[in-house]
Amino acid sequence: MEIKTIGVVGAGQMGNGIAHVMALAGFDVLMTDISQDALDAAVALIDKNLTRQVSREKISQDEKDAAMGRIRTTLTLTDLGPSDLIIEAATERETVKQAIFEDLLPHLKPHTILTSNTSSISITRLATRTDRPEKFMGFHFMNPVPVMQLVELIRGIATDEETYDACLKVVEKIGKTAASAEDFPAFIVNRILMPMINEAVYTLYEGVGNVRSIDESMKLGANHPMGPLELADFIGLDTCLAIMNVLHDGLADTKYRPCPLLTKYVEAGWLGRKTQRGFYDYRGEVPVPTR
Ligand SMILES: CC(=O)CC(=O)SCCNC(=O)CCNC(=O)[C@H](O)C(C)(C)COP(=O)(O)OP(=O)(O)OC[C@H]1O[C@@H](n2cnc3c(N)ncnc32)[C@H](O)[C@@H]1OP(=O)(O)O
Ligand SMILES: NC(=O)C1=CN([C@@H]2O[C@H](COP(=O)(O)OP(=O)(O)OC[C@H]3O[C@@H](n4cnc5c(N)ncnc54)[C@H](OP(=O)(O)O)[C@@H]3O)[C@@H](O)[C@H]2O)C=CC1
Repeated sequence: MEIKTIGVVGAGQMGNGIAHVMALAGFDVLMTDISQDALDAAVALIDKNLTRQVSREKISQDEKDAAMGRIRTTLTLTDLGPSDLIIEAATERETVKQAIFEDLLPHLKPHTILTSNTSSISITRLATRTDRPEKFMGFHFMNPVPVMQLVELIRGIATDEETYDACLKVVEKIGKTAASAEDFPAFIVNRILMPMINEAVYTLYEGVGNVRSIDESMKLGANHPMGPLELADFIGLDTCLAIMNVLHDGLADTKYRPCPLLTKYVEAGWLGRKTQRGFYDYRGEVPVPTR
């Protein structure tokens, strides 16, 4: 079956990026969120990012206009029911994702493939809340979506080959590279990346370095494009903490315990760039370390 229409649930930083790359590749996209402000902000950001691609001559003005014309939004989740493929990219909380899939179920077409952009949560467990575990899988983009080349494709225990192949074709059509990962907590990228970020927060917590010295060390000493604390702010500290909790609970190993300082920042509502404050304060002209 050829996928033509894509539903995107959640218009946050991942949802807008997913809608952007899908529309640019020729898919019709319907994006939903619980907030009209989030939908409006997402469409404005997609417009801005596509305009930047036009100005850098990566795409033409016609391609931009066509992509914008293929994106529609709705506040009604169930409008996404008839889509060929649904990519859920709402907040990294299992109860939120379960409720979304349960609400969608009565409105789906028999052929609709359901996927989650979850960073860490069990695909097999999410699939059991649906009527189609064989048509359910993980479709995990990296942030920022328009720039990062990788998509992790994660099969749940029941995912069938037809579903995997259909998703692989979508990844190829958007010009990205798929990596197949087994369904264990946080899959491949975050199994490796998030403990490093958590260790950077411990390094800060224990006073081994400050925000600036830790980030500079990893940028200049290990050639990372962003320091680990800057990257944590970019991902969202709530998402980082949620992933560490999934690793800790799912693998039952104390080496994955989230740093108490990470918990404290999240409890303060200092979630990184999206709330203007995290390991850096973004409210001024340049980011200022908060420690
Ligand atoms: C948590 C999870 O589940 C999984 C994850 O996603 S883990 C996070 C994975 N992501 C990373 O590790 C990102 C690490 N950082 C980087 O690679 C780089 O800092 C970066 C690509 C984000 C920015 O690169 P940079 O060289 O500092 O900035 P800049 O030159 O301004 O941008 C490079 C390109 O990216 C684009 N870009 C940057 N940020 C962007 C954004 N948020 N959205 C869209 N495009 C963006 C720019 O327009 C530019 O495009 P062109 O090459 O077409 O001109
Ligand atoms: N941040 C990252 O670097 C990456 C994140 N991911 C994953 O992508 C998903 C989204 O993350 P991200 O975009 O960063 O998060 P954001 O917080 O930026 O966006 C999540 C969006 O989902 C909305 N939302 C919450 N509940 C619902 C619902 N029931 N129905 C529809 N929309 C809802 C939120 O609305 P509101 O704000 O009003 O609550 C918000 O607009 C998570 O699963 C995350 O783990 C995957 C790869 C990278």
